[in-house]
Amino acid sequence: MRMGGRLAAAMEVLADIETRQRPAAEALRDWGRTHRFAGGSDRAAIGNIVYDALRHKRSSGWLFASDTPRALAFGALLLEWGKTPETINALLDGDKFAPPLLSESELQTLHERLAANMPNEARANCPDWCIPLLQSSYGKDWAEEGAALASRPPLDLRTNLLKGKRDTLLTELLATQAAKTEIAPHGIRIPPIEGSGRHPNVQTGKAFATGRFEVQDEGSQIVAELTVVRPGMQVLDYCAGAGGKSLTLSAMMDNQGQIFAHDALPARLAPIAERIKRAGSRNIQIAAGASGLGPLENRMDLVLVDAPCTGSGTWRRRPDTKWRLTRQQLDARLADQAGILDIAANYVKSGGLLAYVTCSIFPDENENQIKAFLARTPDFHPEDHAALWSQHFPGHENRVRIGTGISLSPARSGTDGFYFCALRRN
Ligand SMILES: C[S@@+](CC[C@H](N)C(=O)[O-])C[C@H]1O[C@@H](n2cnc3c(N)ncnc32)[C@H](O)[C@@H]1O
Repeated sequence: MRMGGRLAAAMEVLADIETRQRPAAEALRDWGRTHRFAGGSDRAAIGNIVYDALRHKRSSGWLFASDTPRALAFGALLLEWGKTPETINALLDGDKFAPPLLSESELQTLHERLAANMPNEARANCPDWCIPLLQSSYGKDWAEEGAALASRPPLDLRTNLLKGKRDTLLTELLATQAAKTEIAPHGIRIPPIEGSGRHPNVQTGKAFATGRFEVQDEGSQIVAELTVVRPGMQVLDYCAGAGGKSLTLSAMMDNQGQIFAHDALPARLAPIAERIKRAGSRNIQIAAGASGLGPLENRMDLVLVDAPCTGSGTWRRRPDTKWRLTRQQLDARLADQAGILDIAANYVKSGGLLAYVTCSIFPDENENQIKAFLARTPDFHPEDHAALWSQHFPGHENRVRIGTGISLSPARSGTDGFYFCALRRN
């Protein structure tokens, strides 16, 4: 397929996402099923246009004074693919599968707007109702932070220290432009893709099959490091999901001590068994149901609450979710988080740590949630997060925001948006 056909396909997929309010990955998969002639590189290019269009939805809407699938797909090429209106028309000219070229009136609007300053609301690329939330998180930097959340993400890996060293892995990944992560001590970063490119499929190689790394955003690695877990500790991973954090903690503990992996939804834990085996982790056990947790009350050195949240910190990777997110969903997550904190706190021993993590950038899910918890649970107090950060990541003081907890963001730390707060039990 040439660019014209790919662009037309992306418009079709964007229309499907919009009209049926469905996830981008599902719409792309269905398009692939009904268009078998499209090869792997066509699908990758169409996917890139669709994801870029969703990332830059409001910027494109402003540039075209329209938010049709056509405007969004063309906008992706202008905003992420380094094209100009003229190079786009030249590229599509004579391609019988291409959508109609940019018209005179579209060109006029584009030229006026490309020469003007884009309003912050368009630059930040998020729904109107989220703007006050970004403003309260980031103050004057809110639009810049929103824009960074609309950029293409890198592919981050975490070296599994139970199986080998980062330097060895790096030499094997040389062809992928992999480099050490700037902050996380065991991370490897493969830069964001360009144009119609694809990230290497690292999970098909021997290094992955033998458990020498996991795919994990650098931010997720950093928050795990901040728990300061040590070999021999007793740990409850209360919202373990597929086990990403459990595996990280297991390597930090050098397989010594015990991690109890729990989740309210047993199905979410299902992938963990295979991941544990691959990683060579020997100190993780599943703690299913309330009865499995009973004996752990007041006994844990560390309880990690990697809480269910809106995922607003991961908008670079899942830009479709930001347009589907509603205030009601946020409120439901807030209630979940408060309930989970109250229950999980019971498993922390006196002098132990309750570590609260979200991949959200909204203050209500982060600092405000913690302040409310502390107000109703006086036997916990927050650690000194400035000291915690500078002890662990000296030289990176400006890469995070520190208050009651530590906040990471694409613009500041170059990671997904994360929040971390460590609370010590008296
Ligand atoms: C952010 S995800 C966890 C990700 C995981 N820790 C990782 O690193 O891969 C949040 C998890 O919380 C679980 N969850 C939701 N409500 C819960 C509850 N009331 N108690 C325990 N887990 C809950 C969800 O099923 C989901 O797996």
